[in-house]
Amino acid sequence: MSGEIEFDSVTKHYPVPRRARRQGADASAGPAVNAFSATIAQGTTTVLLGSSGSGKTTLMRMVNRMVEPTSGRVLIDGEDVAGRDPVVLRRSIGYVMQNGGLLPHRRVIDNITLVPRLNGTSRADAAHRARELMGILGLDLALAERYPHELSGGQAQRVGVARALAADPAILLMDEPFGAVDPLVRRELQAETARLQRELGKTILFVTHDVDEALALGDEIIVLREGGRIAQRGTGPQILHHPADAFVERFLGLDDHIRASRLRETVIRDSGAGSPSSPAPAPEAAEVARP
Ligand SMILES: Nc1ncnc2c1ncn2[C@@H]1O[C@H](COP(=O)(O)OP(=O)(O)OP(=O)(O)O)[C@@H](O)[C@H]1O
Repeated sequence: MSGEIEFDSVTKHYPVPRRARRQGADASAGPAVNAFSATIAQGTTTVLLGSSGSGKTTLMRMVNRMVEPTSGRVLIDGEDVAGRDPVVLRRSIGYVMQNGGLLPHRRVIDNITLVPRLNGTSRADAAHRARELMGILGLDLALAERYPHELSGGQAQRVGVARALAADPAILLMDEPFGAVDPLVRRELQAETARLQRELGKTILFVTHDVDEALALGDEIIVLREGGRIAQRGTGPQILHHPADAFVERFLGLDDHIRASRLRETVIRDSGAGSPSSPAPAPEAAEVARP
């Protein structure tokens, strides 16, 4: 698997439970995602940026078949995921959740080695790789024997990332992975994610509603409106300098002129772009826009 993801006009209607309908819910309410199409290039970080309920998680979970589209297709390297065994597919794709998603009754080392072991990797090889990943993610090896509740929020998120990387997937799905940690640790984790991506060249699909995080990480950003409709797609500098409309401008906070010039100056300075119309920056240039 090399890791290109293609969303081909995917739509998702969640069923409205009968009880909710009886209580007045609108059964004809719009879909969670409506005819979304986008190709996510292999080896890049693409951020789905949108407010709560815009369909980000729904889109992400279509990639590993945790959500099935009502219509449309998701293809990985040209192959429709609908034809793949969901369990095998999920084990081949890294997935990092907001709370780390660690198994509470398993030690850190067992959490990280879980998927490689299920895939048939020997205990010794899996443990060796797990320790390597802990090192890469700046986790003290002594933590390997601890249980998740004995970790700080930042450590648990790092373990979550290590676990997602353990089976060496080409694709990493990251769903608001740093939402629950404090701003300082969050920025450290963002910088580490950017570094990892440069070193390992994974295709990362990253969900957030945090504009600064999107600018810090995304080679490309897809700004979503309600119903998973694309408001704008582009690099951070492109979106900052040429917001498509008033919705994008407001969502990014560009109607606040002080914030707008801070964001633009930081992105230009750190990308070395020099002018608003300069071409897209190198991926590392996006590591910059800090609050
Ligand atoms: N299992 C479900 N059953 C019914 N409706 C759902 C389900 N999951 C999501 N939805 C609805 O679909 C819409 C999109 O939800 P989704 O979780 O994809 O949005 P999101 O952008 O990830 O939001 P958040 O940032 O709050 O996580 C919302 O209106 C939500 O209520």
